[in-house]
Amino acid sequence: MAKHRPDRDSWGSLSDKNVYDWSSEDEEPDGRARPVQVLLVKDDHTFELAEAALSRILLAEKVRDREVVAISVAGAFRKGKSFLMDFMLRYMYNHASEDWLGDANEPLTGFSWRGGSERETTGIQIWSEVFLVDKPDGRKVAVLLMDTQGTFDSQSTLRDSATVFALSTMISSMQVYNISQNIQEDDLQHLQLFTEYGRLAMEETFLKPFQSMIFLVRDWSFPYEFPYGQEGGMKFLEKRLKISENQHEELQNVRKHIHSCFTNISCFLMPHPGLKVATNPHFDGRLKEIDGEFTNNLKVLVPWLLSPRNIDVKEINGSKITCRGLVEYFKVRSKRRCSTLSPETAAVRRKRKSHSLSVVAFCISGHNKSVCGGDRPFLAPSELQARHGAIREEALQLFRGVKKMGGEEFSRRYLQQLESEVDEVFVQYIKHNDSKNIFHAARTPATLFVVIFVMYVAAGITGFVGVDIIASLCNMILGLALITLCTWAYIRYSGEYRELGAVIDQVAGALWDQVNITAAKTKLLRKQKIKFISNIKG
Ligand SMILES: Nc1nc2c(ncn2[C@@H]2O[C@H](COP(=O)(O)OP(=O)(O)OP(=O)(O)O)[C@@H](O)[C@H]2O)c(=O)[nH]1
Ligand SMILES: [Mg+2]
Repeated sequence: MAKHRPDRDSWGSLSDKNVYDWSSEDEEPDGRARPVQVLLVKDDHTFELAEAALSRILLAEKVRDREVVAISVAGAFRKGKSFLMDFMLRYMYNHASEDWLGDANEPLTGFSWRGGSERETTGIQIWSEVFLVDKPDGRKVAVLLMDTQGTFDSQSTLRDSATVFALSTMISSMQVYNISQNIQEDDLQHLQLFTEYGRLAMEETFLKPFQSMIFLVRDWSFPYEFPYGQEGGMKFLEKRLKISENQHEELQNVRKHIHSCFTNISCFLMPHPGLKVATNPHFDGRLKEIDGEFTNNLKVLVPWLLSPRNIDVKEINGSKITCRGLVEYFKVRSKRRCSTLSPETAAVRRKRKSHSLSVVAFCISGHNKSVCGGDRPFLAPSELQARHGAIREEALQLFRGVKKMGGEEFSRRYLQQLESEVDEVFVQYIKHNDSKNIFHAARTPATLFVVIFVMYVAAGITGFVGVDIIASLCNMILGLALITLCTWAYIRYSGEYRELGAVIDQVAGALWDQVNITAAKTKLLRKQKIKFISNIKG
């Protein structure tokens, strides 16, 4: 058992409470290893990184230039995370011996754990002693153990939970996701949400953003379906994370997301530790009170996680990092996390909206600068179409290049929405471009003049041949067209009654188009007629 660790009281927590509050500013009271709070969650739900404490542990001379393995346990509160961590500590201290679990009467000490319904661990704590381990290839690596605040306790907001989970996932090279009894869909959804926030805060990389994710199912009660341990766990996990065609899209997305986030995903099924562990308020962690089945599996689980050949060195963008690197990384991550993390849907929506606006804005500025926006002269419609195509592609490329929220499926839908927004911009620019066409601008008065002229001639001819009714009708239309023309001219001059002006433009435009279509049809018919006659002749 650890030589330097303090004794526990009957609850199994550290008997010296000052130890728990130890921070960098205080001198380490007695040189004994202990949990150190490195991320504090304050009463106003803000976070603070205890930089000095972190530096003191990770920049100690014997470890600072060693590659680091960071192992963290995260998951819902009151599910035995710290309890498990303390067995990991035991293994690290006693791993040389076969019987690392130690004496059956020895209380469990280390990270603070206890029974009861209220949360115990807050923020992120690390063990003050960093262990040096020889990997099978001869490298000596530093192993850091991290305990985290449980998610969804009654005093934390969703943001608090997401911050701690996301941060511990980013910092660690091996994240143990501690789950009770079964892997439920909400466990997967929470993992998706938290890792999504972690992923968004990270630099763009082609590699998967996180390393190892170990689903640890506690109190597994169906060993007859999937046996305890890693093999049963892997089969069970495979079943839970399977993606199939007939699955609902939402279920598929969660699974795809999880697969896309972690380099290694594994699972271990742990039996229930027995009623004394779960319900006896005086239980202090001694092995003799824990069910044999649990300790047997513990003997498999902990070496499986921590044996020198199984531990993964922390990598950032594919490069292994040292304790020194991890301190810097922790600082950067926690600053970003603490200031920007906010899993509320409204914030996500705001982010999407602003992103969408920036893509549309890019499109608009592209048009203004080089196509037909602002004072730029009229552009041939075919040329406008081609230039818009290029700008559209560039703008959408901008979207594709930026990290998106909600996974692939969501991004695809969002892209479609964005495409239609960009196309709307195009329609506006077609109108804007058309308005610069002098002939287009003169379309309404030209149409009205033609109507007036035609009616004048028709009225003259019909009056001359004596069809007075038709002549009067033509005169009436002529008068109406004249009034419309004057009204239109007034509206254009004064800028008043613009709605009426738009109606006049619309009617004149429809008439113009009708005449054009009729003319085009007539032309086509004539062409077909000529072709037909030449075919007959031929
Ligand atoms: N049912 C059950 N109880 C366990 C197990 N392991 C530990 N416990 C008990 O769960 C209680 C809480 O243990 P902790 O280790 O403090 O739990 P935690 O998840 O760290 O809790 P927070 O720090 O509040 O998030 C203690 O009474 C333990 O005895 C387990 O595998 N199953
Ligand atoms: Mg705890």
